[in-house]
Amino acid sequence: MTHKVFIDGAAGTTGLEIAERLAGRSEFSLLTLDDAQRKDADARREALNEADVAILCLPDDAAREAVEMIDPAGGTRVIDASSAHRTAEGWCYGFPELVGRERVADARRVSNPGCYPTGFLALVAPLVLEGLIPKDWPYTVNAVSGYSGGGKALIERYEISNPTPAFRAYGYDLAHKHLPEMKAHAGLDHPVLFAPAVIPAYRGMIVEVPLHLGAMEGNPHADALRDALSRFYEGSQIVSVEGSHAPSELVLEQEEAPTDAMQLFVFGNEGGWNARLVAKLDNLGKGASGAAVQNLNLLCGLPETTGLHLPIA
Ligand SMILES: NC(=O)C1=CN([C@@H]2O[C@H](COP(=O)(O)OP(=O)(O)OC[C@H]3O[C@@H](n4cnc5c(N)ncnc54)[C@H](OP(=O)(O)O)[C@@H]3O)[C@@H](O)[C@H]2O)C=CC1
Ligand SMILES: CC(=O)N[C@@H](CCC(=O)OP(=O)(O)O)C(=O)O
Repeated sequence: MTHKVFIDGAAGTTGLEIAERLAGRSEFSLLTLDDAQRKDADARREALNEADVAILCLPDDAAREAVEMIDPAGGTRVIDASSAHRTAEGWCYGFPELVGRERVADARRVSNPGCYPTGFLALVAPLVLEGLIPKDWPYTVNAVSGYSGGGKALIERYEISNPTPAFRAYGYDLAHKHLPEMKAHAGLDHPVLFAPAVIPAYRGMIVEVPLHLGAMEGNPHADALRDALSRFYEGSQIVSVEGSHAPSELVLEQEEAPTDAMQLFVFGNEGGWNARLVAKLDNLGKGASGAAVQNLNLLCGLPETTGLHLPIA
């Protein structure tokens, strides 16, 4: 069976990488609009309703508008890469490892997680769920992203405008759009304190959650947290939990190859007081396009890793 897929926003950063992952896959036929039609409401409506699966790679407002164009009684299922529906009722949060692969496979409306929340939730959600770290803790998230995370506008700033920032910290309004999904899907009582930044590399991200374990009730041990994450992601070809040996550094290369894999680390200090939980991923891989293709595979009853960029086992 061939599944008809329409990528709304196909000319953007996330859309192009999804199309690249789907190229050559005979299970799918892509519905496309040419440059003159790709923002034409009638042409989009027709393609959205003809598709078996529509993947929205649009700004939030345009994504909401696209959903409204789809006849709810029709057969089109939706994967939304924007942040418009990540905590919305009636939408499945498209993080199969956390919500369950069957739930994604059965959903008609799937909201792809944000790139930073993917790293944060992968680390924290299973540990909160198992009661190893508290849900009422004031969590902090420090993160750096490649500039493609900001889409075409930020890519232009880094590749065309001058001068290029050597380091760009932002989010100083403490109201980043990712806060609601981090709180909701980790099951936390409080919003996290989020400090994001951008580096002058195209792709890749490191998301870090520093923990004062010694101040937590029961003083959980870093080894116990790592073991719990290893059990949680056992068998995953996408998410891996690395061993206890601390490397002297974690590096994002200037020209990282695309990857849909995500590595998790738990580093603890000698006395067991402090730990650093770290996720390394590709903002355009598991952080966006790779996750969309993983969800698409599940919606279509296919193995979740087909077409993904993963390390050779
Ligand atoms: N980049 C990333 O790492 C991640 C992005 N996302 C999310 O995915 C979505 C897409 O992001 P990204 O690909 O980076 O963004 P881009 O800015 O690179 O691409 C967005 C695309 O949408 C098109 N577009 C805008 N408005 C309309 C409209 N009304 N009708 C049709 N097309 C429209 C744009 O057209 P034009 O080319 O003319 O500007 C552009 O091609 C966003 O919601 C983003 O937040 C999520 C996770 C990570
Ligand atoms: C570097 C950069 O600017 N990153 C974006 C988030 C990218 C992302 O995950 O976007 P969505 O939540 O829309 O899916 C930001 O901080 O707004």
